[in-house]
Amino acid sequence: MKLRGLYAITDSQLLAGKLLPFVEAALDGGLALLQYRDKSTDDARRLREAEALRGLCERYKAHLIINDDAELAARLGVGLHLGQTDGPLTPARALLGRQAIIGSTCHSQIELAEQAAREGASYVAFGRFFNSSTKPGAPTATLDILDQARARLNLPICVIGGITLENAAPLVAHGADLLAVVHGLFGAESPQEVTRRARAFNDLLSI
Ligand SMILES: Cc1ncc(COP(=O)(O)OP(=O)(O)O)c(N)n1
Ligand SMILES: Cc1ncsc1CCOP(=O)(O)O
Ligand SMILES: [Mg+2]
Repeated sequence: MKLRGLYAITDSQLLAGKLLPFVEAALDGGLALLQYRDKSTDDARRLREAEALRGLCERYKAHLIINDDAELAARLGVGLHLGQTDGPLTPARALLGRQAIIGSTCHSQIELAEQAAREGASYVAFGRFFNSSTKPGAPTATLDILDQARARLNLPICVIGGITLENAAPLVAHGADLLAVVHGLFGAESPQEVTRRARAFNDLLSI
């Protein structure tokens, strides 16, 4: 499976009261991956929302990824994204199976990416590249990590952190396959604008 395209990530505050219409608008514009990212402990709501998102993703032939929570990903039979403090990759791979998409946060460290590759990651994620209102304290990354990753790894490269239509082109030029975006996509005023932005992100990737 070739992982390349727009990778939309949900945010519970930004999408409060409009999660499904805004996600559907993004899917309409074209998503490779959708990540359900909800840092709350409301397990019942998380299950309900993730199930609804799985249904939408099936309709639009996109892959759903659950942030942080391997058990929820296993329960739904979908993918998983793990950060460096979210538990080890090897048991998650054993739990979810060989076909599951599992991503790993590697900040700006090629050693973390090489370890993730050895442990069976499906993609490696670097960032943040720009100021992010969603996660302002995330460690920073610069374009040279993408050059290193291209030279040393044979895995899809995901970039994240403050990405917008205005600043994404250099990331693509340096080898990014997946543009992971929260605010630059879902910060739009209307579902129509979300769809327009999603299409424009995909245009950037199809050069
Ligand atoms: C695609 C993608 N890349 C990086 C992250 C960040 O993961 P993590 O460092 O575990 O931080 P949280 O998102 O859990 O706050 C991500 N979620 N997705
Ligand atoms: C989860 C995460 N990890 C690093 S930056 C970030 C937030 C991405 O959101 P935005 O696209 O709004 O900066
Ligand atoms: Mg995490």
